[in-house]
Amino acid sequence: MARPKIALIGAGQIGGTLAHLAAIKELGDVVLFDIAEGTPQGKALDIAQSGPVEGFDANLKGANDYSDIAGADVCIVTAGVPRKPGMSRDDLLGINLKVMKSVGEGIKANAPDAFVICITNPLDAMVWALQQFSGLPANKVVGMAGVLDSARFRHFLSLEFNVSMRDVTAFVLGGHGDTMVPLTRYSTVAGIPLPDLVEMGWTTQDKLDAIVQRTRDGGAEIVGLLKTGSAFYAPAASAIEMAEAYLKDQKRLLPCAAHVDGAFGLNGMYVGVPTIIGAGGIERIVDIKLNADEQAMFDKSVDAVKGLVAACKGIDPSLA
Ligand SMILES: NC(=O)C1=CN([C@@H]2O[C@H](COP(=O)(O)OP(=O)(O)OC[C@H]3O[C@@H](n4cnc5c(N)ncnc54)[C@H](O)[C@@H]3O)[C@@H](O)[C@H]2O)C=CC1
Ligand SMILES: O=C([O-])CC(=O)C(=O)O
Repeated sequence: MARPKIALIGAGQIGGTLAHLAAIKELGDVVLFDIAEGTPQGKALDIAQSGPVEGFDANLKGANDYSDIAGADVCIVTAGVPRKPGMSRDDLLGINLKVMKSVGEGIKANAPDAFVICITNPLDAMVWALQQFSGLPANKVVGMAGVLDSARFRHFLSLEFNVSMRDVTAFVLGGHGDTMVPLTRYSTVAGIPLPDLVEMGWTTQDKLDAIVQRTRDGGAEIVGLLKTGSAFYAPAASAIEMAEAYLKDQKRLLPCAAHVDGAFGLNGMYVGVPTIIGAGGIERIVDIKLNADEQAMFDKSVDAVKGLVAACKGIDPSLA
């Protein structure tokens, strides 16, 4: 059986890391696409030359023409611009919306059957626009954010409790911005919910609140340290987890920016919710019960995403 084809649209920091991970995990053959000439070709060649050392079987190709992504099984989109210190993700909306238009048209013409994972920021609005521009079914177009935000939450919690990250589960829902919703009640250490751990005296509510805030600020913390761009290792690992769930029909339950129509009382919009990813793409949205506080935070985040979508429609009338 032929190997799956993975097209990476954008061969920058995340794109290159995605290519490396996809090859090492032998998820398939990789095409790195970018408008910058030489960058995707150089990264593809460099990673291919690590193959004999790593011992993986995967072909890697760099491309500047969309015809090279033809028939891709998975497209992961990082094309666009990252933020710099002092900027919010939302400041990228105008410039990255134009990029989503050309990427959406390229995917529509060349890889209409692909499972598409958008990473470009501001995430929830960009994945919505990408679905509109590409015209692909909504269950096949999804945004990566919740896996990353939950991984950050898990990392900070493992430091606080001094336990393995493997024993920490976490759920961060809502939009991928300052209003994201880390759900402490649905986050656990070895199955024990965080509020119970506070009651048990293993941590304090103040410390937990600080970890929640650090999670919300997780992207900005790294932007502040790197100064020239944003996080790329953990974002790439997170998107690879989603791609693998699709390619191997794993039925993983992962928080993703999915098209929600009915669940959570929402009426056809993209936002971070728990999903099941398998061979059918987004196979299910898991409509968990939120308490009044959680619902209020979720509603605020939904409103923020709606504002960004309205701004997209204002910029590009074809979206209205
Ligand atoms: N959803 C999430 O959780 C995260 C999202 N991001 C976002 O991901 C995006 C990419 O980040 P990086 O890889 O660090 O940026 P980067 O600047 O290293 O790479 C972006 C690449 O896109 C290319 N590009 C620009 N316009 C293009 C077009 N029209 N077609 C094809 N390629 C094009 C550029 O040449 C560049 O190589 C940014 O918008 C960033 O904010 C970053 C981290 C996490
Ligand atoms: O913070 C940024 O600009 C990049 C991003 O979305 C993240 O790392 O969560």
